[in-house]
Amino acid sequence: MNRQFTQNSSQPERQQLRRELLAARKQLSAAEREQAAGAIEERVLALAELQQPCSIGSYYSVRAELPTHALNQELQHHGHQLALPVLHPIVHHHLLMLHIDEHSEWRHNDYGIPEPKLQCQRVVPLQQLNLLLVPLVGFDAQGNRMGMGGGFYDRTLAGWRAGLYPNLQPVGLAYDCQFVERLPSEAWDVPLPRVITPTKVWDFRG
Ligand SMILES: Nc1nc2c(c(=O)[nH]1)N(C=O)[C@@H](CNc1ccc(C(=O)N[C@@H](CCC(=O)O)C(=O)O)cc1)CN2
Ligand SMILES: Nc1ncnc2c1ncn2[C@@H]1O[C@H](COP(=O)(O)OP(=O)(O)OP(=O)(O)O)[C@@H](O)[C@H]1O
Repeated sequence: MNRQFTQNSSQPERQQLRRELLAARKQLSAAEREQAAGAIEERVLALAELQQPCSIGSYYSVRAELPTHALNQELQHHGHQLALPVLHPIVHHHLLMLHIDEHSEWRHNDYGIPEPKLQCQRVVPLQQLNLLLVPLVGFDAQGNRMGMGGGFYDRTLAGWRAGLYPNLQPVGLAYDCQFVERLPSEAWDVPLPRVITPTKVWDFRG
């Protein structure tokens, strides 16, 4: 896919592009997904930041998303602390990151995504995370990202852009088919500094 979009495009146009990108992702076979997940796992584990024990925010992949289950397990086996997103019960459209381990209890959130049950002592402040693996629906040649449309990661990344989490490195994970030359960009969109696909580590930091 190689299309040009104007800045501040309309919401219907954004929605249409989101649908197209979701459809492209859905067409991948089980074997292609597995292969992509394996290639990405290797690239993530090779990141310079992960050569010492880290605190990592990941996500629990669902449906046609880039699978993260094996990667999440591998990260734990390598001695990293793992946290997963929980929808904030009070502050609408915000995320909390919760430390998970073999004692974690699980529930399904409003989107049908498994998340650890909220226990305040397990909340990992974003200031304490070193790496945040970010799910996405599409990304472009500038690192702009499009997600599921809830603005959850936009809000999380807004704090990062403002310098609130100096030790945090966001990294998007994506299939190659999620790349578009240019995404419509909105004021609240925070470009990702890096995106990892099965074939490439995109580094937008200049
Ligand atoms: N695995 C995973 N966990 C995640 C996210 C994600 O993208 N992936 N999120 C990232 O923000 C947050 C949850 N945000 C979400 C926002 C919307 C929908 C969703 O399914 N919305 C529509 C369908 C959209 C469509 O098909 O066009 C729905 O409710 O049916 C899912 C998750 C936190 N956890
Ligand atoms: N930092 C922010 N503060 C307030 N509202 C925001 C912020 N970021 C995004 N939003 C709101 O969230 C809504 C969803 O934004 P958008 O469609 O870009 O989500 P997305 O990036 O696809 O989703 P997600 O970040 O959950 O993956 C927008 O209507 C926008 O107004």
